[in-house]
Amino acid sequence: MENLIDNGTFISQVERPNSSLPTVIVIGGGISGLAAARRLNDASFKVILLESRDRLGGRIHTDHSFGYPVDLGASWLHGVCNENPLAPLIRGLGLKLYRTSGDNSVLYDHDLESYTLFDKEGHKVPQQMVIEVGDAFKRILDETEKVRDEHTDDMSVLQAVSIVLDRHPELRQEGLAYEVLQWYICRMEAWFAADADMISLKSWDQASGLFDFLHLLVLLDMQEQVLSGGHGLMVQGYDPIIKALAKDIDIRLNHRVAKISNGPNKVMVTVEDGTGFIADAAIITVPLGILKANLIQFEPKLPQWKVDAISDLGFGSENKIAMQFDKVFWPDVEFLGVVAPTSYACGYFLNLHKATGHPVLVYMAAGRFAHDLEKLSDEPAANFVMSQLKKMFPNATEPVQYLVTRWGTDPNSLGCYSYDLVGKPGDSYERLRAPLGNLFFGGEAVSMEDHQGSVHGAYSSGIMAAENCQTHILERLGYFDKLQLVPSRGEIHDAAFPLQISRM
Ligand SMILES: Cc1cc2nc3c(=O)[nH]c(=O)nc-3n(C[C@H](O)[C@H](O)[C@H](O)COP(=O)(O)OP(=O)(O)OC[C@H]3O[C@@H](n4cnc5c(N)ncnc54)[C@H](O)[C@@H]3O)c2cc1C
Repeated sequence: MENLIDNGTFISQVERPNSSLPTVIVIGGGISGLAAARRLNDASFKVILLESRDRLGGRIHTDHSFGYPVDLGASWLHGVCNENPLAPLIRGLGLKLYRTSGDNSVLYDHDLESYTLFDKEGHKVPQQMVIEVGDAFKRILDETEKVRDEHTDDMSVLQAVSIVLDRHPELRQEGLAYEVLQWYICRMEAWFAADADMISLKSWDQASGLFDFLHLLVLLDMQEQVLSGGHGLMVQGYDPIIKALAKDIDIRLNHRVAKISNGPNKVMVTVEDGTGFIADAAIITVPLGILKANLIQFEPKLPQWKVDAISDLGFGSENKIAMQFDKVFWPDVEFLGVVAPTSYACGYFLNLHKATGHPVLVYMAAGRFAHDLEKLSDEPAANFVMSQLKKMFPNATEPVQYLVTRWGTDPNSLGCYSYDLVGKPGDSYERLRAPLGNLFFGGEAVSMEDHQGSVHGAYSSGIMAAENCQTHILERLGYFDKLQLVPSRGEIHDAAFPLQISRM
């Protein structure tokens, strides 16, 4: 440790890893940062991971206060197949998945027969209507593709839907069926964590769109581009993966990064209390919300193209209210939904009892509604959810305990996941992902083409950033002449891993 003056700012202490090995600072202890740190650590780099919270996992947060695991952030694995980059880890740890749907489309991440919809008066919506409106919704989305082809200017998905309904009055729904259509739109909005009037028609199903809702839904014949295997809930929560990745990494919790100075040969990262860390390179995996809010100062300033990339993407909100009851009073289905005249007013509950055997319902809200829900304190939020539940089940008992998330205002996330804003260039993710000197960018918002917004996408982006960083450092420091490299592709538990980098 030493003291120094950095550009006029007093840095209280500087930690310079005492290492002859290449050194990397990873910023953010979510799945992306942990994947990057793990990869570099296993490749014999000296790694320090700085995390602002007092826990690891970021938007993966498995809570145990009910006495068993409940995921308050991510809970599904999308793409239950061997090609999923998380598959080796899940298999290696022996984690159980409860498959909610074998369908690869996002709309049907739960099989239709596994959920039950109610109207606001608590009457069950006939299942036949749910299926018919679902089919109509698919056709509407198909038709929006034609609208896009006809227009050079971008528009919102909602505008495109309204054009389609003008052209095809037979797809319009009336009365209760209209409310079911709104429910489908509500479910779709959850995938972008944003309302349909905010989502770009141009980009939403393009290669750089968030988890490719329409790739999955409409372009089902192009399934080779997306992971197959449907969707599964992580029965023990995502937490064991976080713990496994974090093993033996030098992790500093409660270290909120305030400044990153990118020098020609070194990077200096300064945390809130003034402590500085110096390394050969840094990998930044903080959520897009943090970058958007300029909570980290960059020295030199980020170039305009990077600033534009950050502002060209939206960062939406989704919140969960998990409720533990003393006994189950709801039907044995996976999903319980309330339909309404607007998607804003629709709602749904995940029945965790089905997957885990525990009497827990998780209410989920996305987009503007999620923002509005965050304005309520815990008790009114829980009361609101209970009022929804009581519409369906007038005899619902009060919860024993509940947990309320506020991902949108949490200073460590400031949102949930990213989406393409209307009218912005479609290459925002690529620009966001591009390295800057000794800085590398991972994280959910800069993940591989078709996996934004997912845990496995964030994991892949961390691995990618680590690989790019590794190559950069080794080339810059001339280590390629001195080191024997084993090819770096491969999963953590594959035979090819860990990388063997040995000095000659
Ligand atoms: C409610 C919700 C439900 C979701 N559901 C699913 C799902 O079912 N399936 C799925 O695949 N995906 C889901 N996701 C998305 C998934 O959780 C994310 O894509 C993924 O976890 C992001 O990982 P990450 O490492 O990129 O970011 P994060 O997990 O956000 O990690 C970034 C880390 O950076 C830290 N940090 C922030 N600022 C600083 C700073 N200044 N200094 C140091 N550290 C800092 C944060 O505390 C955080 O730990 C969901 C997300 C949410 C919020």
